[in-house]
Amino acid sequence: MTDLRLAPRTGREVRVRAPGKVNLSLRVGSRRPDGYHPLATVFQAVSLYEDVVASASDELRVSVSGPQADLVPTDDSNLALRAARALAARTGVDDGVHLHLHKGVPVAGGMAGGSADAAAALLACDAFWGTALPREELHEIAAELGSDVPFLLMGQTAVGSGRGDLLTAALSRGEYHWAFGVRDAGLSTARVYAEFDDLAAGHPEPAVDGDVALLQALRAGDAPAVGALLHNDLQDAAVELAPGLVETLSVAEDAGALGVVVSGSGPTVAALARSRQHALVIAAAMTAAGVADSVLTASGPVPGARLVAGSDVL
Ligand SMILES: C[C@](O)(CO)[C@H](O)COP(=O)(O)OP(=O)(O)OC[C@H]1O[C@@H](n2ccc(N)nc2=O)[C@H](O)[C@@H]1O
Ligand SMILES: Nc1ncnc2c1ncn2[C@@H]1O[C@H](COP(=O)(O)OP(=O)(O)OP(=O)(O)O)[C@@H](O)[C@H]1O
Repeated sequence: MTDLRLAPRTGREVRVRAPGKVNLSLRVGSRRPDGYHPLATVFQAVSLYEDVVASASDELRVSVSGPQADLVPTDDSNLALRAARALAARTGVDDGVHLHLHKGVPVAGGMAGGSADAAAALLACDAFWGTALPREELHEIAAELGSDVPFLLMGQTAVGSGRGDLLTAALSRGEYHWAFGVRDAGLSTARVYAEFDDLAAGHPEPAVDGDVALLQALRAGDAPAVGALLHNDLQDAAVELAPGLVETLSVAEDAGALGVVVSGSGPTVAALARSRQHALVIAAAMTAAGVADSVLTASGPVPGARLVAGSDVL
């Protein structure tokens, strides 16, 4: 499919770029009556991007490009379309829009690519339709669309609580370099949380101050300390569902990673490197050992969903 980022423009367009994320720490309490789990998490936005282009259409429709485009639904379940509908319902807009998604974040990989599309679509439609909602209202709609969506609007580094949607910005110094081991067969987030419930009943509520040391390390720009403090309560559940992850984690560790962790609900493995060059070395080690279907490198933290220069904003 054509990459619309490179295609000549034919009419008014709004372009938005939104990042993926890694949970540097993810602590999960026991399931609440509403079906969600209480979280204490530290998010970092990373430089793998979803690019969303909004252009004129009589209806609401979506198209997708990128290496895993065929895994993404283009019906009403698409998170970008759901975001457009939610914004239209809130503001009373009944115009159409065509949203083209170019996906750079692994699909169903635990890096919140769909959530990034939703965050980007909210900003893109808000600019395209000229609804100019205040940031807090966009955040409210984002939280209704999914627990991770508010963070992809915000970006950088943040502490998440509630079901992951209540955010406080965190200070972070320096640049963190990552290698990611990606698998073609994704994991369903709901399935991983269900496996988490099965593995250990009766978890204590996550301690809100559980990540004091990690937050200190981030403030100090101490990458080795951050690496040592990477943590994911969903990791055992993801490994149970995708046992090959054990090998991916150990190959990345043997390549000298400062820390390795399954990203969010998995199955992407995130390895923190000493430098950009070292991230390439870890990625090459994962490829050579055949423990990932593909590899990516990126750095963080980076901003949340942003309009790209040159957009035709109303
Ligand atoms: C694993 C993480 O990526 C970590 O940031 C998120 O917790 C997942 O966030 P998300 O993909 O936006 O998830 P949602 O779309 O809100 O929920 C999908 C499903 O995941 C489970 N879910 C999600 C968030 C949460 N705090 N507890 C849950 O149990 C629920 O079964 C829910 O039905
Ligand atoms: N715009 C979208 N992009 C990707 N997947 C989408 C989208 N809309 C709906 N989906 C569906 O959602 C599923 C999860 O996609 P996504 O890539 O967001 O997973 P994820 O990164 O594991 O999510 P998270 O980290 O937030 O738990 C996909 O398998 C797909 O069926």
